[in-house]
This record gives sequence, C-alpha cells and structure tokens, in this order.
Amino acid sequence: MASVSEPHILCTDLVRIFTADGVEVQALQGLNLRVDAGEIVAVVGASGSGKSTLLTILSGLDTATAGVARVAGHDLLTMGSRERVAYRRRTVGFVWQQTSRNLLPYLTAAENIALAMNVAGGRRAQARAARIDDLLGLLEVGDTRDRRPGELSGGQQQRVAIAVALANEPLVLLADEPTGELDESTSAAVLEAMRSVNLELGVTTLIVTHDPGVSGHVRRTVQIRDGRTSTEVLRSTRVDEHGEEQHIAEEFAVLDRVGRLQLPHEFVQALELRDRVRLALEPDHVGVWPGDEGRADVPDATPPVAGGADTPRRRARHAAGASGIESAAAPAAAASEAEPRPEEER
Ligand SMILES: Nc1ncnc2c1ncn2[C@@H]1O[C@H](COP(=O)(O)OP(=O)(O)OP(=O)(O)O)[C@@H](O)[C@H]1O
Repeated sequence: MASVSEPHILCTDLVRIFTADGVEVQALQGLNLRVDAGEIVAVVGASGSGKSTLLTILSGLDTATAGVARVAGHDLLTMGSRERVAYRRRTVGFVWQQTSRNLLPYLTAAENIALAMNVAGGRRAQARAARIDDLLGLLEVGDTRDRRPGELSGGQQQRVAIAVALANEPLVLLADEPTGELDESTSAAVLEAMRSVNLELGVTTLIVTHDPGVSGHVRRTVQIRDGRTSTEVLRSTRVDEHGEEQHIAEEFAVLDRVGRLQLPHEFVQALELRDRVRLALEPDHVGVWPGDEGRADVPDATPPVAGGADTPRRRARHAAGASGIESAAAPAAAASEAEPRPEEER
C-alpha cells in the first residue's frame, strides 16, 4: 500500500515508445507528474501530445517502456497479471469519452453500477443497493436508476459512468476526455459533478482532456506537450483589502529532476529563440537570452574566455547587455529545451 507521504499518482521520467512499421514513435518522452492523495488535477494537451498514452498506462491497460509509474502504491511497470486485475477492479475507476466504453446499453443505470460491484465482489446485496442509490444521488441522476443508456442524455450518461467508476470505492479516478462528446454547458456541469465527487469522497482524480476550459473547474492544470509535462496553472482564491474574493491563476514551468524545462511557445516565438540560448544565474532568478551568434548588434555576445572559474554568475555578466526575457521563479519561463549543456557554455 502507499505510504502516508507517497503521492497517489507518481510518474518519473516516464517513456513510452511505440514501433510501427519499423518506425519508432516516442509518445511519452520522460514525463513527470505527481498527484497527491485527494487532489483533482487536469492534464491538458493538443492532439498527439501523449494524453491517452499516459492514461492507458495509468489505467493498467498498457505498460511504459521506461521510467517510474506508481499509483496508490502499485508499481505499474513491474506488476504481474493478478495484481493488475485487482488494481483495475478496486484501486482505480475509469471514465472514458465514449458511452459505449463506460456503460452496457442493455442494462439500466442501477444494473450497470451493480455489475461493476459484482465483478469486484465483496459487498452484501442490501449494502450494494444502498450504495447504488447513494452514488446516483451524489451524481444527481437518481431519477435515471431504471433507465438504459439510450434513454439518457449525454450528460446523464457521463454522470452514470462516473457512478459506475466509483462503484468499488477506488482510491483514484481516471477520466479520458469525459466531456469530449458533450456541449459546452453540459461539459461544465459534468466537470462540476466530478469536482463535487472529489470534494465529497476525497477520491484522487485525474482528468485528461484537450479542452483548456477544464482549468476553470480544478485547482491544478498540467499542460502536456510532446510527451512531457511543460507548464502548470495553479488556481487559488484570496480575499482582497475590500473583502472581495479574488480568483488567482498562476502559471509555472515544470522543472524535472535533471533541470530540464520547456519554454512556452509564445516566449520562444516572441524572442525568436532557437537552437541554443544564453542562460544567466542571478541571485533570485535565471535569465534566458537568444544565442545571437554572429549578431553584431549584441554587445559582448562572446562567451566567457577559458581559464579561471567560469561560474554561472560570471556568465550572467557576459550575457548582460543582450536584450531578452528574464525568467523569474514564477511565472513560468523556460526554453523549447533549455537544458543546461555545459559543452555549449564553454
Ligand atoms: N499504438 C500506437 N502505435 C504507434 N503510435 C502510437 C500508438 N498510440 C499512440 N501513438 C502515437 O503516440 C503519440 C501520442 O498519442 P496519444 O494518443 O497519446 O495522443 P493524445 O494526446 O491522446 O491525442 P488525441 O487527443 O488526438 O487522442 C502520437 O504521435 C500517436 O500517433
């Protein structure tokens, strides 16, 4: 089982390489993600960024090529088939985009939930019936108890799907594009339902989606780009000096264990950063400048001379004078790949 301090979801340097017709596709390229017990987090990314690959690994349907993936104390890279079955039945619950993957069409809402409980076993009939009613009530679809999926709206189907996913009291709820087939207002209502389930039951929740609108419904949104987590938006509420509630959203770059981070696209474009950039360490922040090799208009663009201690602070002085951004600890900065590469700094 997970120790008290261990996060419920932990991915470290997670890699997934697919090989198709002799060509390798790196769907995940060293992804890092930590979700603590009881948190609700959204992972947002464009098509092809690796979202589904991540969720398929976390749900135990696929195995990563390398790295660490742990969920509620289970090591997903080494777990055997018996542990995998138990993990999928009891530790995690899933909500997928397509109703057909979530609900059996010939069973009612209550029967779909009961089926999930039967598969996991354990509970007595009376306790099961009570839990079915509780779950449908919590998701505000008590009136759909005896109706089949085809008789429900898209939003009701996804609410029942969430109830099915929660049937066996999972520690972790995983949702892949749960609102992908819904209109905007129904999507918002379903996301709010997930948030209230998270608050009410304390189930750790990870929502994977291409829809940036999800960030309005969760405290933490992690951006995934090219198979890596790149930036995070944290939302908080504070009361200002006039007693008014202020909603604050702060964006942070994600720094991995070896110091790699990704600059947001707009930063890269704004300064036409490419190939390599200059870095400078200041007492409380790091500066990032265009490389500008060969540009006569940049004073002192020459790197420090060899010999003596070539400290980051010295490099900072050499970089001074070049126009550029200063990336403080927050808000986020970072390079398309601003990984410190000593051989380029000499
Ligand atoms: N089974 C596979 N074989 C080969 N390549 C794959 C396979 N599954 C995914 N990929 C590739 O891995 C990359 C990430 O795919 P993934 O489905 O995880 O992205 P996604 O962010 O979920 O995209 P979408 O939102 O379009 O579903 C893509 O380049 C995709 O083509």
